[in-house]
Amino acid sequence: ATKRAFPPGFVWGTATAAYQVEGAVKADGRGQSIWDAYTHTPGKVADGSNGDMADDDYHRYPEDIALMRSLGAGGYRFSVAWPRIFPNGGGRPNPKGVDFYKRLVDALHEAGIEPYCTLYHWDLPEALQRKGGWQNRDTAKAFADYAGYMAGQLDGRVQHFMTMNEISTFIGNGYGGTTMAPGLGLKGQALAQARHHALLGHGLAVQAIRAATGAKTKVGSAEGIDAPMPAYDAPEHVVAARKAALEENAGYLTAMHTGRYTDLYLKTLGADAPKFTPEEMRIIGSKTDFQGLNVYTGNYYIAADNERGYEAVPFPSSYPRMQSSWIQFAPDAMYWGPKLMAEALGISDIYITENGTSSTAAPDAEGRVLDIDRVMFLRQYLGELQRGIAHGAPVRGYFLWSLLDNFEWSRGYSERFGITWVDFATQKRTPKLSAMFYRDVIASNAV
Ligand SMILES: O=C(O)[C@H](O)[C@@H](O)[C@H](O)[C@H](O)CO
Repeated sequence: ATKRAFPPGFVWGTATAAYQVEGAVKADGRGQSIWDAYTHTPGKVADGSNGDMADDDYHRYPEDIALMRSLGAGGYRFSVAWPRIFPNGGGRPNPKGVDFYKRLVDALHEAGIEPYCTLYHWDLPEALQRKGGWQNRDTAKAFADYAGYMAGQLDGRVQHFMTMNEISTFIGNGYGGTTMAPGLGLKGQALAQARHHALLGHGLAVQAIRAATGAKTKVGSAEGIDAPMPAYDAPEHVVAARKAALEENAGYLTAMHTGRYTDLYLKTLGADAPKFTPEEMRIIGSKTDFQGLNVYTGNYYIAADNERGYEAVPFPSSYPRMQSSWIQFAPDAMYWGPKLMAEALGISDIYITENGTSSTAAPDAEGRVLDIDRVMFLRQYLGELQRGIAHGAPVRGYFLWSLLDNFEWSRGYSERFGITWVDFATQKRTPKLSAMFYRDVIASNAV
């Protein structure tokens, strides 16, 4: 079949995060993070595991860069562990921690791979959590100080910085729930205020990164979305899905790209609304150069005669899902997600900063991992992404989650998202069938 081409210069990459792959949690002066504390609390992680060793990428990054090179990848999204740079969240920086990331990005450049750096992927220094973490407005300032310092240290080596990864997830599940660190299960105004402080941290960090780096630096964030999709392509349902794009993300992307909370968001929260000032909203709305979107699935919407003008269509239990039950199989998400978010929020540059799936495929008698469910998933989602871009979605690149099987948060090692099988006993890496598929996509810049 004829392949569908992506634009020239489209960035193909893979993504990881520090706590999920680095290991070496006590090496070279690293401080404790909330995830170290959380995973060492019995009963928090499905298989009782933690990220103490993970993929030992802290030592094996040269080997992992060789894997990226064999894919022909042009980009790599990684995160910096705040507790490696400021073990207690602030004060005197830890030079050994800074040096690790300088070595990593220099090795990437040597391999012809462009580094894309996330400054916060959930591993808050535990010392700051003891002072309230994101419930404490001071944490927003501490984050900006760390982000500005680290961006300055990597200036000239890294051109794309993302302030934070998925505020919606670390606030929603970590502060509003108990399935992620710190697992507080907050409700009402306390939760809304913590969310507001995280947004403020993002905005202050955008300004701090700009102040610490050169004019060529691009600043954004990587946010998770349940992509808004019309149940089917009828004008009234497309309008409904576009409204959902705005309102369903009112506590996150919409505020970050408009500098205000929507009336409906504040009305829905009522007395539980966050306390905020016009100045804080201006900071939250600080202009960024690109928006990273983490897209795995979405929600279908139909037009409705209610205040919102839309209603979500619930997924019947028979709706197809991947191994991780939260991933409803919805390739449409890659067509409608970037398109409607760009239209609703006036975003002109998007990167898919995460997309992929878990799979139970394991080595067969010959040691091969024939993860055909992941290959099918990627082919369908990339096909819809290509169609969306052909119809005008401003997407500049794609980062597959993940290069390696790794520590999947409270699922531990029970859900593998890698295109590379990792034997966690020996740390041996084995490219899966999906790695061969992805290598061909990259080589032909088409799917
Ligand atoms: O999007 C997220 O939740 C995180 O950014 C990743 O760290 C996850 O590991 C991945 O998405 C698979 O769940």
